[in-house]
Amino acid sequence: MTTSTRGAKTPAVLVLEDGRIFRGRAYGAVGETFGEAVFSTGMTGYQETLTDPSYHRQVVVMTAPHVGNTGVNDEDPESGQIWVAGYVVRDPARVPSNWRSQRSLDDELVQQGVVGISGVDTRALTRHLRERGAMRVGIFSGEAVAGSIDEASLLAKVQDAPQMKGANLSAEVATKEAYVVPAIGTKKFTVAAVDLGIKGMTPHRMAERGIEVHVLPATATVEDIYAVNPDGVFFSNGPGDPATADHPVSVMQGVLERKTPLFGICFGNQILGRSLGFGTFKLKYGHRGINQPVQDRTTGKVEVTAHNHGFAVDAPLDKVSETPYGRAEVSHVCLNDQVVEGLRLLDQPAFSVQYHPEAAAGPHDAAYLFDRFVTLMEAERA
Ligand SMILES: NC(=O)CC[C@H](N)C(=O)O
Repeated sequence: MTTSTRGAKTPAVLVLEDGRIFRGRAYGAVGETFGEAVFSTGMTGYQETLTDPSYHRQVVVMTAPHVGNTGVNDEDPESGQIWVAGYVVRDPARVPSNWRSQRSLDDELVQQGVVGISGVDTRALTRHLRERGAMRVGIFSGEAVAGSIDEASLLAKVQDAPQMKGANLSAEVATKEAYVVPAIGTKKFTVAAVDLGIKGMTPHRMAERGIEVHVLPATATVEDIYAVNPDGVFFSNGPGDPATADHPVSVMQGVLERKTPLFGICFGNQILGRSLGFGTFKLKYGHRGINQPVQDRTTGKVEVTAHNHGFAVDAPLDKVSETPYGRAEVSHVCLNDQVVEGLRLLDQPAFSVQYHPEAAAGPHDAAYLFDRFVTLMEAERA
């Protein structure tokens, strides 16, 4: 149950699974919530972050100290709802100010029942997560935590919450029904896009390039994909642990067998990794934000990119690998920590990136990847 907090200085408490506690004030809805505590370094784009389905079951800590300044509008969401399980900010805007603003972020969180906390030393919290790693967290607000709190019982609830490792979540966020995003201008190609938690900007970036996108549910089969007669197949971003994504892996293998041009983003990159026989693993605290440096090893160029991933592919950086679908190599790498940020096959038209060329929010340096997908489809047609 959640109720509004506005105007009131409703107390709130954030409890990490290792016992560390931060006190603050309720922000958004009042109540309790649980998830994996992760931090995002984006200084703008909070609407896109909140509505990214890949954040399902995660409590997002904003490192930017001022959140909510530009309010909320109906144009920027990446999906039909806020997906984060909870929201942690330092200093929320008292008065949103932007020509596009339609209402305050506080109101939006209340309206969607999203429990948050403000007044938290988010720098200390982020440093803690960097040192100890992403972990489960609970936010508790309202009268229950107004006076002296029973820390042990709150901690027990946090430790009872489900872990992100082993979580299979795509079906909880993906569309149940297939739908079509029409090409903008002349239609050149048809793409079947498997929705594992797709962001709205992704089909839009394809539509801008003359692609008609058939977005299919996460449960789509190889037959469903080929029923739309696609020139290319796309696998989207999405929440959860890629080690659980056995169905999309077997479907992608069916696509690789047919050598159809293939592109994957984020979860889609991890699924390509698994389809090729590589493992995936959980990063200590992940990459989330819109300022991450990645090198495209095929050109040597460095791009500043948007990230949201807690897992990564375990593939060798320094050699070409033999896979059941021909030779594969790591095409992109994160310059902060050498994590695999992209894969490509050398003997058939398939590639993927771990980060977000759709750039919502974020810099547009990686937009060329959608053009590469188009080039692969053009080559196949020629
Ligand atoms: N944005 C995504 O697709 C995230 C993929 C996966 N859930 C991860 O955290 O790594």
